[in-house]
Amino acid sequence: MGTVTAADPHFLADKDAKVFVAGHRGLVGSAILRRLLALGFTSVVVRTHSELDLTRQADVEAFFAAERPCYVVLAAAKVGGIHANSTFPADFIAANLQIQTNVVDAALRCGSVRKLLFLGSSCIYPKFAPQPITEGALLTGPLEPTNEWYAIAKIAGIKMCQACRIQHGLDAVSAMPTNLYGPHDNFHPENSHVLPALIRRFHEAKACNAPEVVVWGSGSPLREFLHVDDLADATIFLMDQYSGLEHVNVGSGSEVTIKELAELVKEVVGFQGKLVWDSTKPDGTPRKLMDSSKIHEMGWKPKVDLKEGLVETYKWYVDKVVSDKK
Ligand SMILES: NC(=O)C1=CN([C@@H]2O[C@H](COP(=O)(O)OP(=O)(O)OC[C@H]3O[C@@H](n4cnc5c(N)ncnc54)[C@H](OP(=O)(O)O)[C@@H]3O)[C@@H](O)[C@H]2O)C=CC1
Ligand SMILES: C[C@H]1O[C@H](OP(=O)(O)OP(=O)(O)OC[C@H]2O[C@@H](n3cnc4c(=O)[nH]c(N)nc43)[C@H](O)[C@@H]2O)[C@@H](O)[C@@H](O)C1=O
Repeated sequence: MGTVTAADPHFLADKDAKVFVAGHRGLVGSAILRRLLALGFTSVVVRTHSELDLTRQADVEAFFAAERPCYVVLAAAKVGGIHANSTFPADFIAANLQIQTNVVDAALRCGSVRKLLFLGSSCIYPKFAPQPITEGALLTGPLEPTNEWYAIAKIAGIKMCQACRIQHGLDAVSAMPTNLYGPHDNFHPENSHVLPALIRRFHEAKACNAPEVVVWGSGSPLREFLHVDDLADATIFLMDQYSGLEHVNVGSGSEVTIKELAELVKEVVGFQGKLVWDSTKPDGTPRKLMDSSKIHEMGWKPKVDLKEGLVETYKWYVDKVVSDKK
């Protein structure tokens, strides 16, 4: 794949430049914002969803024309777990196509953007892609039905970045993270991803001495989890070091079954009862371990171990979510 070398200073040498982090209150955006501030970036621009609805093209164009950011990290999206994705397919495809098209297009037109990074997801790959999944597996087979609408939007986002690079020379890159977790995750009982859902369910069961906790599916699917602070590091690393056409996988390299994950969350939370499996709920993709050798060869490696990350995330949930509700 072709490479465009940015003529501008590298991102990390440009800490006074204006950086727009879209989605700064979410799991990913908040981790990226924390990291940028810790690194000494002095001009990070943010807007909440209610201040700037990124599905509204005219508002996005006006924002870019007024702010004229130099760098853009696109971490705003409509996101959810297997239940939300399969229940609200129209919302997932429409909102994500609108947000990413509006942001990339406005970044292109405003003329101030030196680099943009788009965040996709490992669900862009075919359901039965050979494992571990390389970047080259994109568009080689049918998608997983529970999240194909979201996946199609994310694939369009990658293609939009590539098209803007080819036609206009916009330095737009795409990162494809595996399943993420950490502080500021969504702990909704039905619409969240598995890890925050289980933290909440085990915590609530422990609090009321419930005899059992229900976990969805068969427990056999394998998932690769990455702590969001590692993803934030990888995102900043790619902003600084990567200017290629092809998207880049970002994973931890290790996977667990959902049964192993549930046992681990049970142990971390300290729940004493038993697990019951609800086989009426979908399993989704049987396995999606990404091959992250491309970013590893560039020099980035994950640091946070799953158990360590889970202990810290559970503490955050108790301190910030449970305590705030009291
Ligand atoms: N979580 C995961 O496991 C994974 C996530 N990703 C990708 O990472 C990115 C971020 O995901 P994550 O942080 O988990 O998601 P979250 O749901 O935690 O955060 C999404 C953010 O997007 C903002 N947002 C949503 N819709 C709009 C809108 N119409 N206008 C403006 N802002 C909006 C929200 O703003 P507000 O808070 O103000 O409502 C929120 O800050 C996504 O692209 C996702 O696909 C990829 C792989 C795995
Ligand atoms: C990151 C990725 O995340 C989504 O895909 P997913 O990996 O299938 O996401 P998930 O976290 O919701 O489920 C993982 C596994 O876990 C099982 N599972 C058990 N018990 C609960 C449970 O209580 N909640 C949830 N959500 N899942 C559960 C569940 O049945 C499944 O087998 C995409 O839609 C899309 O958003 C995307 O890109």
